[in-house]
Amino acid sequence: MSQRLANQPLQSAQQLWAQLVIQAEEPLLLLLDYDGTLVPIQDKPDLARPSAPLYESLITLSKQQNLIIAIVSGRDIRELKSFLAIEGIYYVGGHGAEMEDLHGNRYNFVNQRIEWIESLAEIACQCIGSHEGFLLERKKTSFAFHYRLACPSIASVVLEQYRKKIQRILEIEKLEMVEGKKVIEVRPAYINKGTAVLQLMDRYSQHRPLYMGDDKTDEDAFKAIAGYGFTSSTVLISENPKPSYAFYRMRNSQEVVQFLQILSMRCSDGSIQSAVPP
Ligand SMILES: O=P(O)(O)OC[C@H]1O[C@H](O[C@H]2O[C@H](CO)[C@@H](O)[C@H](O)[C@H]2O)[C@H](O)[C@@H](O)[C@@H]1O
Repeated sequence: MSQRLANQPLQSAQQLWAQLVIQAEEPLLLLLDYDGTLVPIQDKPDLARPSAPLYESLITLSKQQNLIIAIVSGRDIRELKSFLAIEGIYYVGGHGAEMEDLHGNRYNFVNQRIEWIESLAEIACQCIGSHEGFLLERKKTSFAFHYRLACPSIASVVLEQYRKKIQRILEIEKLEMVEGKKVIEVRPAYINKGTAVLQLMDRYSQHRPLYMGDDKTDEDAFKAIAGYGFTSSTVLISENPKPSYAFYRMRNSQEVVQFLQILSMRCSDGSIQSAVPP
């Protein structure tokens, strides 16, 4: 399976809804990435807070019987829930390293020692020196080196050094480096969003998945879902077409929230029942 310059553009959230209604014969497993999908990208990770319409529509949707929601993020669940705490939905954190189910039970899929996070942080600090605009994020089982606010020419030199210096640790500790939106993330190589969504698809095998995501780490999920046979169940969030395993494309998180609002309105007026029967 290969990536394609893709993504059938959807003209609007209405259009995705229309596609769903036409295709839907099963209940829905709605898999949603957080940063860049549910909320727009911000200068700093702390600033990416959910909007009121997003919160309201997710709360409505979380109460629907024929709909399972999972937020699938590179952030830790604890942090994600400090932004967006909703009962009755799944949380997948750390790019798939941890999961919280509908009843609040937590599962961890990384049992190895993670001293390497501190080693990577030390190397990052050495490379940064006195330069400004860099930000280190130590998570439970992954490490993010952010450079969104750094001067681009300085960032390219600093990051080049960092990539070289961490190679040995990546090999010894069996880690994977993923280049995301103005961030270099490192996580255990066997953990990714694809493995997490496969678990959920197995658990909800009667449900049709719909995954929305905007970044490199979401490609693992797009690929896993397509490999499972749901070739048109994926939406890339991107202003412009780009190589992706996703089938559809929406432009931004505003359109995603509009789609969720439409879905929650249909749930409230009962029409979701005919679109997505039990
Ligand atoms: O899987 P996601 O939910 O999309 O999380 C991916 C990473 O998102 C965050 O970083 C990104 O968003 C920040 C806030 O908009 C932005 O400042 C940064 O440049 C982006 O890379 C988060 O900080 C990471 O931990 C997540 O892994």
